[in-house]
Amino acid sequence: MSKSAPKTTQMHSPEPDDTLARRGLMFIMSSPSGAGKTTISRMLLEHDPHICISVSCTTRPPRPGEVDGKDYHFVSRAEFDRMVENDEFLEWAQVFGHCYGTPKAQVKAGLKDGQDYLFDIDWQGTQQLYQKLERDVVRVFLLPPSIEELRRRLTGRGTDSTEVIAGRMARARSEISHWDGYDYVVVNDDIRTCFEKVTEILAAERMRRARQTGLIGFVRELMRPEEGDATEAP
Ligand SMILES: Nc1ncnc2c1ncn2[C@@H]1O[C@H](COP(=O)(O)OP(=O)(O)OP(=O)(O)O)[C@@H](O)[C@H]1O
Ligand SMILES: Nc1nc2c(ncn2[C@@H]2O[C@H](COP(=O)(O)O)[C@@H](O)[C@H]2O)c(=O)[nH]1
Repeated sequence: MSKSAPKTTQMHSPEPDDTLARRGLMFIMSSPSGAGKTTISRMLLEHDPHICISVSCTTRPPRPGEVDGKDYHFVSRAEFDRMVENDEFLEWAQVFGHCYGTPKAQVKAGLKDGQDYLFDIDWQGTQQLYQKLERDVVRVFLLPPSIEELRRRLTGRGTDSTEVIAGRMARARSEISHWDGYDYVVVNDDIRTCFEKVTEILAAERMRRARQTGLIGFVRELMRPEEGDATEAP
């Protein structure tokens, strides 16, 4: 991702408990454009070696500094349509006049091996992933502290034309109206506080009983009677 993130050297890393086998999760972050999901995503990836980003395909042109294959796979409309036809996306949607989609390859196999994936996608994609893979999905929505601050962030980012910013601001309220389709909602006011809240959500979700696939064997072993133990009365 090319957008700059504030320095975060003092922050703790959200370490998962590696002692037991665990199914991976799909950690989705959505927000109105400019609220800060790319920034928070970047911080998570920097601090947590156990999560990797799902790189989307898009027909939107690259912004200055964006790298093909890292920020997005930049594809033509014809190539995108071909991928849709070949059922190569887990989800896809039109956002701000361009197509965006999550490639299927990699994600499903990785989840079984305990790999966590981060998704920076909009509410339409979130709904599609939730319908397909409900038990693996964790949905987080970021809100800006105010509409004025949202405008300041979009302008301050310096990556989009005045027209593009106006279009994204015009869509902001309708994007925000989907806040109640998410499991967690975090206001991104102070970046450090927001990052800490997001890492706490990730840590808690990793500990869900259903995701800890190694628990059954572990608990069975804990409960195995030792030689000479009295049998417990029913
Ligand atoms: N808490 C914050 N305080 C101040 N500035 C912030 C904060 N969070 C993000 N920013 C800045 O706001 C701008 C927009 O952030 P970012 O690009 O992460 O938003 P986004 O939600 O990913 O937008 P898009 O959907 O358009 O990709 C960036 O310049 C970023 O550095
Ligand atoms: N449904 C999907 N939405 C996506 C995907 N990749 C990104 N996005 C969302 O698009 C907007 C605009 O992104 P930008 O990089 O052009 O600012 C933003 O809300 C992203 O979250 C995707 O694969 N599927």
